[in-house]
Amino acid sequence: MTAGPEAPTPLLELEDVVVEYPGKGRRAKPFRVLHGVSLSIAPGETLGLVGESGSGKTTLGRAVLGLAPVTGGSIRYAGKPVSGLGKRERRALSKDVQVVFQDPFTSLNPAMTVMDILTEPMLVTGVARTDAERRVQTLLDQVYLPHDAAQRLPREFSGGQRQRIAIARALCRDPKLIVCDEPVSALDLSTQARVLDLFIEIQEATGVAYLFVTHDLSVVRHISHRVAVLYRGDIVETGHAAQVTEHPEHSYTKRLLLAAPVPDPQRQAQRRAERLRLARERDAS
Ligand SMILES: Nc1ncnc2c1ncn2[C@@H]1O[C@H](COP(=O)(O)OP(=O)(O)OP(=O)(O)O)[C@@H](O)[C@H]1O
Repeated sequence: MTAGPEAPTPLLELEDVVVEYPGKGRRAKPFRVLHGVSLSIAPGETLGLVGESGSGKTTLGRAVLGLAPVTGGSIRYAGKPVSGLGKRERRALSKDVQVVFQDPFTSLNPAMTVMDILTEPMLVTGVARTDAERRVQTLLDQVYLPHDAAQRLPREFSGGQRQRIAIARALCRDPKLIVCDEPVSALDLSTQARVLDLFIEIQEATGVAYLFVTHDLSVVRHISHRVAVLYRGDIVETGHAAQVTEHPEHSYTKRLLLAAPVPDPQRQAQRRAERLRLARERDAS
């Protein structure tokens, strides 16, 4: 029998990752936020990470970015543990993995023009100014902003437009993975849909992968290939987006889905009754 094709190396793999924040006070125990999280993301894939407030979603995204205190387990990027990378590999990683934050009103430096915001990450890595400025035009096209946006300040743009600028900034170093931390939560519904479509279009054009953190199940269904459900620092369910959002297996995922509001009042009442039933079952067990 001939061997089948080997599974491609995941772009990102987390294995039993533990994150603990130091406790307050000298004798305080550390506060464990992630209890041993394992997940992987393939090149060009979107993994939606859902969970209620406080479940540790942002912390997980920060751990991937090297910004949270990982005290156990391992994070591998393109097959290599990030903790053992040399200086040059670390620099390559910081180019490959970018971030888009939730709040487009605070994530952009208000004193910098869009041109400066978008050229700065290129200039610090030695790209010539003329090349960087030319690239800005392409980036603005990519996120559907006019070229004259380059000379303006962030305050002159709407929330949706600012998030487009933040996306362009994340793209300017040709990343392989973008950690998107609730990037549409601060936007109104129609703007949300347009920005989500932009994320999808960019992925189709560039092959970038997303770790897409959100508490909103309709958002996660729209954008993700696979979904991981985080509950109190543990992944309780992972699967294809349609499978997890339509036929959830874990009782927490079921409760999360039932908590999402629906427009029909009758269905909303049914969901409330079902939620109560699940909560009683959980309390009884
Ligand atoms: N720097 C920190 N120091 C101490 N505790 C922290 C720190 N950052 C987060 N936490 C705690 O870790 C837990 C998880 O927070 P996190 O922000 O990761 O959750 P989340 O799922 O993203 O929530 P939300 O959806 O509300 O943003 C919370 O109890 C939070 O108070």
